[in-house]
Amino acid sequence: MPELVFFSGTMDCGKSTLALQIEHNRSARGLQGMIFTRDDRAGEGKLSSRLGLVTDAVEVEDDQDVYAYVVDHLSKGGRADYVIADEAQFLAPEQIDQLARVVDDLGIDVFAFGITTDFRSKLFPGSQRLVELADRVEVLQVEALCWCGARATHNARTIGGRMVVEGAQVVVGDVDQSEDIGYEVLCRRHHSRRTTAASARAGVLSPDVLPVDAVSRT
Ligand SMILES: Nc1ncnc2c1ncn2[C@@H]1O[C@H](COP(=O)(O)OP(=O)(O)O)[C@@H](O)[C@H]1O
Ligand SMILES: Cc1cn([C@H]2C[C@H](O)[C@@H](COP(=O)(O)O)O2)c(=O)[nH]c1=O
Repeated sequence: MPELVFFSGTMDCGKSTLALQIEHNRSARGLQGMIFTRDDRAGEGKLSSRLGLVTDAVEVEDDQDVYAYVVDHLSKGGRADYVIADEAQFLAPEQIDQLARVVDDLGIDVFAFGITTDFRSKLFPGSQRLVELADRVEVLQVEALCWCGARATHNARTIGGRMVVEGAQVVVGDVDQSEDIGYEVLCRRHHSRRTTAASARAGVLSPDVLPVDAVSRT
């Protein structure tokens, strides 16, 4: 049975790498995929991984009907044995419904990749719709880690290394503290305490950054 699968995780946990591996393994066996993306850091019409691999992709525009795009491609004699949609958190809920239609009406597997929550730990609308519709939600196996060593489950937006909680939901960027606006993956405790690696280093006297057993002794 064809499926809509949502591969989800924090930033920097290997989603795009897995998307490229799925593409590689299928195309190596003669299958032809259709790859969608939106606002990849590498630029328009690109699907890129931090491991250095990149491939061309169809850049999804506002209000674009991705179901109609696939049907149009097929009706012109093109092939689409599977569909990959990276940065799926940036797609509109209607576009996720259209991807589900690709599975149900065209019988094509759709593999969607994206972060579930934004820097405020609120669901992206596209990710919410994927959680609602996907046949399976797969959490990536490679754990991104918080600075404290715990599994990172949340995405923080940083300015100069400090976590911020105000701003637009969508700001394309990287987990790179050399940028003015950047991102950092954190465990829930440090996300809720707004303790990034930089603020932990700067605030050694803050109770927020003491180890749990030290806190319990105070
Ligand atoms: N220099 C490196 N050596 C080995 N692995 C790396 C290196 N740089 C990045 N990675 C791996 O790539 C992952 C990020 O992959 P990517 O597909 O770009 O993530 P995502 O799409 O989830 O943001 C990191 O979690 C790490 O496992
Ligand atoms: C948390 C968060 C992230 N973004 C942006 C930043 C990146 O451009 C992408 C995530 O890409 P990745 O391949 O998963 O690293 O999303 C955003 O716009 N808003 C946010 O709150």
